[in-house]
Amino acid sequence: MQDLFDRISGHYKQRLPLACYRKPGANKLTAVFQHDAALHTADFNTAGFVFAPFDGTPLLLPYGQSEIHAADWQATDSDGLHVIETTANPEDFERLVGQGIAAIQDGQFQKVVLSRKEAVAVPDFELVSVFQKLASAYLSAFVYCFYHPKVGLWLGATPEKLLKIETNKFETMALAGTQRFDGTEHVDWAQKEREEQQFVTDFIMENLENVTTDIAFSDPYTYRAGNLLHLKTDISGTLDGASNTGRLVELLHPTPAVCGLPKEAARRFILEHEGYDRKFYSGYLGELYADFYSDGILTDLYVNLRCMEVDGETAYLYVGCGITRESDPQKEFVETVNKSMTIKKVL
Ligand SMILES: C=C(O[C@@H]1C=C(C(=O)O)C=C[C@H]1O)C(=O)O
Repeated sequence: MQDLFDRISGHYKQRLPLACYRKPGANKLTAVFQHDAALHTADFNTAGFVFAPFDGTPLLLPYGQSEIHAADWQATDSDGLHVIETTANPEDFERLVGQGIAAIQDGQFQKVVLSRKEAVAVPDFELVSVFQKLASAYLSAFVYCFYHPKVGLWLGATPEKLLKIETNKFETMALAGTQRFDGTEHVDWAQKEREEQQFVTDFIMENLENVTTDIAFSDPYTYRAGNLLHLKTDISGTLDGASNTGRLVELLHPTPAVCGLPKEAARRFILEHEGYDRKFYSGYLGELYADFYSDGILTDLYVNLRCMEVDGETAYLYVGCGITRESDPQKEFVETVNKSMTIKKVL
């Protein structure tokens, strides 16, 4: 494990592109070290580690131009971690949420996911140490760090799978609705959260209907992600012969878990009103056509949530929440503060 960490530090110091990740529940780390500093885009024909923004062209560290390393991984003690205070001012975000609710009442869309960015000073930031803390604190998340000299440094611990494809079988999930974890997963969900999550399930089912030969889904259930609980529906099925990975990603991303419904109207509202660039927050990332662990070819992609961008001595945390007709701007701000704790715990 230490060899891999040294390699990450060395590659990062040389300002060369890299990705390192630990899959949910796994005791193994995988790292992709690109040989040179070229910026590649993903065309969905080439295998590699994909890193896609919310809006724009996905990037790729092509496996053919990288070295892949794997190492056994063990968690370190994460009990002593304490969360730093929030300094964010609620006013701007609450105003934005108010605008979102007004647009819903005006019939422009049914749901929109609105977000904000919060700066935290990290004078002593150390990449490997923060990555190891993140991986240890969130065993059931997809934990990653990604660096490209032309893009910057990103880290995250996301609870949300976008898409897994193994030969012609796929898995995805509808994840939405949030409350704080207070010692029990046996909690009640209000109608607002149930509806917000149902929007996501319905969207996925409708979009995949025409590209799958069978599709199954679970009942929504409570799912813990660190200090938070969400509502989750597991969705899986078989792809028809004519469908391909690129088409499926295009159908799913961005789901109403990070954008809204209908997708296009919500996307436009976000781009026009949020007032900042989400960059890679609420984009997706992961393995595209990896064949280094199984006999088959595996695509395993996650939504980039509970993440930060590190620029020098500042970490920018990105957090958002789903807005529906019943939303209360003050409660939504508190929800973003709760979500920011995931990352604040390791800084
Ligand atoms: C948008 C985020 O999370 C998403 C929004 C949720 C919600 O609105 O309740 C819950 C889980 C995620 O799908 C985020 O973490 O920034």
